[in-house]
Amino acid sequence: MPHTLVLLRHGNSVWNQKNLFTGWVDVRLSELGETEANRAGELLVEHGVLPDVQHTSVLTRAIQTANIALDVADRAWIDVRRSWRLNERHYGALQGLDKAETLEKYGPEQFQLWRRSFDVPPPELADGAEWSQFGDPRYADLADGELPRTECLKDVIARMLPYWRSDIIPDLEAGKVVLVTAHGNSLRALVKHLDGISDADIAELNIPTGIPLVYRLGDDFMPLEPGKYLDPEAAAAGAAAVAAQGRK
Ligand SMILES: O=C(O)[C@@H](CO)OP(=O)(O)O
Repeated sequence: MPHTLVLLRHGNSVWNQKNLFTGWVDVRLSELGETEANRAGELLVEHGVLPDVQHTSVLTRAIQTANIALDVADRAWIDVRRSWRLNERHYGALQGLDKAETLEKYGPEQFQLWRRSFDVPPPELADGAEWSQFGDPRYADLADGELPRTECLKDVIARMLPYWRSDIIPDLEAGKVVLVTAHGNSLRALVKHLDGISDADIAELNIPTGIPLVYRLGDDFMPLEPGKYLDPEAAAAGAAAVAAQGRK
């Protein structure tokens, strides 16, 4: 029996709308994001993909998205587990900066390196800085050295994959339909693993907000076929819009 995994990037947030680098800053969904989350729930119902268990990051925009979508799908009652390991990539000193201004200031090459390269992190964010997560109670249990001050995609893979193995795979193994509600870059990390995308090619992958991406996985928990967005046209348009961010 194939295993069913549903990946969902949170809906548009108020900082997506303002075109600001967000990372670990805990912003909420915009009105558009709430509408997208509703639509995600409708798509799950239309396609008969009904999650039995959900995993989310500890960021409010992902939690809100999952709550709305699951409520629409009449699945608000399923078990939930949350982990910082599913959080968005920590964007370092770029958190809170305007993407268009950053592009203008540093040029397209540096901008793309920071946004999409595999292993070049932005400069670190100082612990006392306005958009730092240092001292945030939700990270109190992290071991010394685990709280990032910046991350590249490689770092995200290194902290996300242990959770995939220790917490998500066992739910799939138990025959559950698993919903993972997370973020543009933490989901890029998971898709890179599942689809075996190279370090170079992953730069071209963008995940749209609010559209469920469904994988059928084999007994090795790798895809039997390519993942399918439940609304492929909207997904293509959404991914193109993400790629174009920064350009006003
Ligand atoms: O700002 C961010 O945290 C992410 C996702 O919104 O942006 P980007 O797509 O530029 O990596």
